[in-house]
Amino acid sequence: MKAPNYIDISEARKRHHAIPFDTHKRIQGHALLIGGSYGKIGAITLASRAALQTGCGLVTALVPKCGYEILQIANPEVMVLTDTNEKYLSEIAFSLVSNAIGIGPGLGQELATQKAFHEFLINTSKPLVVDADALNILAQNPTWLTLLPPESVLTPHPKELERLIGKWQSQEEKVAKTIDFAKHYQVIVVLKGAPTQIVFGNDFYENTSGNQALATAGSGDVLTGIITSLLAQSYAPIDASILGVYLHGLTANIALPKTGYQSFIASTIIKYLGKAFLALEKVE
Ligand SMILES: NC(=O)C1=CN([C@@H]2O[C@H](COP(=O)(O)OP(=O)(O)OC[C@H]3O[C@@H](n4cnc5c(N)ncnc54)[C@H](OP(=O)(O)O)[C@@H]3O)[C@@H](O)[C@H]2O)[C@@H](O)CC1
Ligand SMILES: Nc1ncnc2c1ncn2[C@@H]1O[C@H](COP(=O)(O)OP(=O)(O)O)[C@@H](O)[C@H]1O
Ligand SMILES: [Mg+2]
Repeated sequence: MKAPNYIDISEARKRHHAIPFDTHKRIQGHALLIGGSYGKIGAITLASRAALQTGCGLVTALVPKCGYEILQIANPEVMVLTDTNEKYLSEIAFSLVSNAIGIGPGLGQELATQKAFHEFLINTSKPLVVDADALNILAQNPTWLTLLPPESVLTPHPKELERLIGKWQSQEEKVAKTIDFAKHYQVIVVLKGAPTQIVFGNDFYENTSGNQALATAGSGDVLTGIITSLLAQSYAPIDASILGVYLHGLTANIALPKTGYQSFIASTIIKYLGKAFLALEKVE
């Protein structure tokens, strides 16, 4: 297996853009997060809050009806669009024009949601961030993978990856199969884990930030929000993936002396994003 390109602070800095003093919220980009279902509105709440705190100017969440009050109360800065269905999304259609879309956290896999996702893919041309149940729906309907816009970012954990590419016998085989998959569908695959690896074309990266504090519910949902926010801020999809994964891990490195492994939760990632950006921007 060829050696990975390690993602460290200098690689992250190369990709990071400063925010111009005369920007405004519309220039900062509008991220749309789609997902949530009854009992899993938390996933999309975390993703949308993470998107805001990663610097995009506007964030909208599209959720089933049961998510409306939860989101408006939990995240007053986030705008909310709702489906007609109470418990899960049955239609993924909207007139809103956003700069980037992340889909999947807490989405569920109801048949109506699957059909809505299919329709949405047919009508979408900009790169997406695809996570969680959106990946599981693709694994159940592999012919839909060809509908993914080129350079979409897929963020599977190991089981979600297995559902997409099948089992592997070794780490080498996992990476080789993922490279074939990513090339075939012209997508970026963020293989979440310890460590997280990123595959794009023949390029293979490995993250160096983060620790086991991240092994907590919702930490992947937060990553979806971070990468979607960076895409909305006009980062190229591969740069959004590399920078997003590095910042996400860095929050755990910075927080650890204060939180320990145990009390670090997904909201802590969001809380420490500011410190992670400051560490990146620090002149040494
Ligand atoms: N607060 C909320 O609203 C939250 C909502 N969430 C939402 O829930 C939905 C389901 O997502 P999910 O990831 O929990 O379930 P699923 O896709 O079935 O995967 C679990 C299977 O994978 C396996 N597995 C192997 N390796 C693994 C690894 N490294 N990391 C994780 N799993 C690993 C594992 O095997 P095990 O080792 O447990 O035997 C098990 O068999 C999704 O929409 C998500 O967004 C969550 O984000 C939580 C917070
Ligand atoms: N032991 C660990 N060390 C470093 N990062 C980890 C560890 N465990 C989990 N993570 C990170 O936490 C995130 C978990 O994502 P995911 O499994 O999708 O969680 P969820 O679906 O609950 O949001 C990934 O970014 C993964 O790399
Ligand atoms: Mg997940």
